[in-house]
Amino acid sequence: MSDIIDEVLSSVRESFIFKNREYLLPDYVPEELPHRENEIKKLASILVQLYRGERPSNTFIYGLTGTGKTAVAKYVLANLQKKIKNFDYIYVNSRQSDTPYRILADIIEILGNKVPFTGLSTAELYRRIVKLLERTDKNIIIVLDEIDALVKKHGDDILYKLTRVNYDIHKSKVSIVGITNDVKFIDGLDPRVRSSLGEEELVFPPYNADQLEEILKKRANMAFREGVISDSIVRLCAALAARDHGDARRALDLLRVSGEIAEREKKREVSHEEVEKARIEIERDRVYEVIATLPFHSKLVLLSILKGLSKHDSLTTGEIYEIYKGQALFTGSEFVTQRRASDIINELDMLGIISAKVVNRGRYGKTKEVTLAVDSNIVLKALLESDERFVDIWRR
Ligand SMILES: Nc1ncnc2c1ncn2[C@@H]1O[C@H](COP(=O)(O)OP(=O)(O)OP(=O)(O)O)[C@@H](O)[C@H]1O
Repeated sequence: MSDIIDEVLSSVRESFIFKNREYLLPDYVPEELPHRENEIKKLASILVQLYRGERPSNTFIYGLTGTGKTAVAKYVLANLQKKIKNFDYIYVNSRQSDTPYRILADIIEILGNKVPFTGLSTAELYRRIVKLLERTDKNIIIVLDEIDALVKKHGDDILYKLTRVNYDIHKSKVSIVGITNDVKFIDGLDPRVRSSLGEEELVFPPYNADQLEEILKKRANMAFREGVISDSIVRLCAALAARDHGDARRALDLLRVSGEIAEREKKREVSHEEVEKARIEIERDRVYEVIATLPFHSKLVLLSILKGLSKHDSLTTGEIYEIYKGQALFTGSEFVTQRRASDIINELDMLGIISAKVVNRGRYGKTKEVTLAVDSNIVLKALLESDERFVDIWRR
C-alpha cells in the first residue's frame, strides 16, 4: 500500500509540470490584473476618500463570473492599505460565512474584539459593533462577496442594518462594497437597501479571448516549468473559456486541471489531449454541482426524466408530469402543479442539463420533447449522493 502512496507523492514532489501550482488557484491575487485597469481606477477613486479620513460611498460591483470582481476589490484594498493606514477592511465571502451572526462576529473581530461562536442575539452583536465603532478613529470597509447568497438565505435585514449603522454613531465610518454576479438580485432588493448600497455602481464586462490569453500567459509563466505549456495550449484554453462568456476562472481552471492530468499521467508537457480531458472533467464537476444544489422538486422532476428516458428516446412535458406525480406520491410529499413542473423543465433546460425542443403535434397542439443534454451517469450520481431519499425512489 505504501508503495502506491510513495508513487503518488513522487509524481508531485518531482513534478515535471508545475513550478508553483498555487499561482493557478482561484484565491491567489496576482500582482498585476491586465485589462482591469479601468475598474481598478474607478474603485480606487471611490475608496481614496479614505485618505481624507472620510467615509467612501457604498459601492455595488456586478458582472458575470470570473470577470475579476473579487480580485480587483482585494487588489485595490490591499494596495491602498499599504499607503493609507487610517482604515481597516474586512472581506467576507457570504457563501462561506453565510449567517448574519458569523458576518457580524467577523466585523467585531476586525474591530479588535472577540465574541463566542454562537449564543448572542444579532441585536446584541450589532450593539457591540456600534460601541466599538464609537471608539475607533478608523474608517471600516466591509466587502460582502457573493452578497446574493446571503440575501437568498437570510433576507436583506442584515444589509439594511449594516447600511444604517452610520446613523447610530457620531461620525459615519462604515462603507460597504457588495459584490454579486446575479444582476437580477439587485432588482429584488428592498428599495431603501438598494439605493444606499448602490451609491456607486461598477459593472465588470467579460474578457474577450485575446484578453484571456494575455492573463493566462502571465499566470502560466509563473506556475509551469519551462517548455510545459506552449502558446497554442494557452490560446486553446482562452478560446474555450471565451466561448461561453469571458470567464478568467474557467480559463485558469482549464489550464490548472490540464496540468494536473499531465502530471498524473507522468507527461512532460501539456497537449491538446489533456486540455480536452480537463474540459470534460470540469464540465462534469459543474453539472454535478448544479444538480446537487437544486431544490427537491426540481431534482424529483429530473429523476422522473431519467426514469422515463430509460424506456423512451424522448419525453413530452405531459409524460414527465405523470411520472413525476407517481414519484411524489411514493415519497409521500405534495406535488407541484403542472405549470410549476413546466417552469422547472424550462429551468433545467436553461441550466443546460436537459434539452427541451418545441414540436408541433398537429391537432394535439404544441408540446416539448425532452432529452438529457449531459451524461446520465453524472445526473444519477449527483441525485443519489446529494439526497438519500432518491436512493429509494430510484430503486423502486
Ligand atoms: N485581469 C486578471 N488578471 C489575472 N487574473 C485574473 C484577472 N481577472 C480575474 N483573474 C483571476 O481569475 C479568477 C477569478 O477571478 P475573480 O474571483 O476575481 O472573479 P469574480 O468576478 O469575482 O467571479 P465570481 O463572480 O464567480 O466570484 C481568479 O483566480 C483571479 O485571480
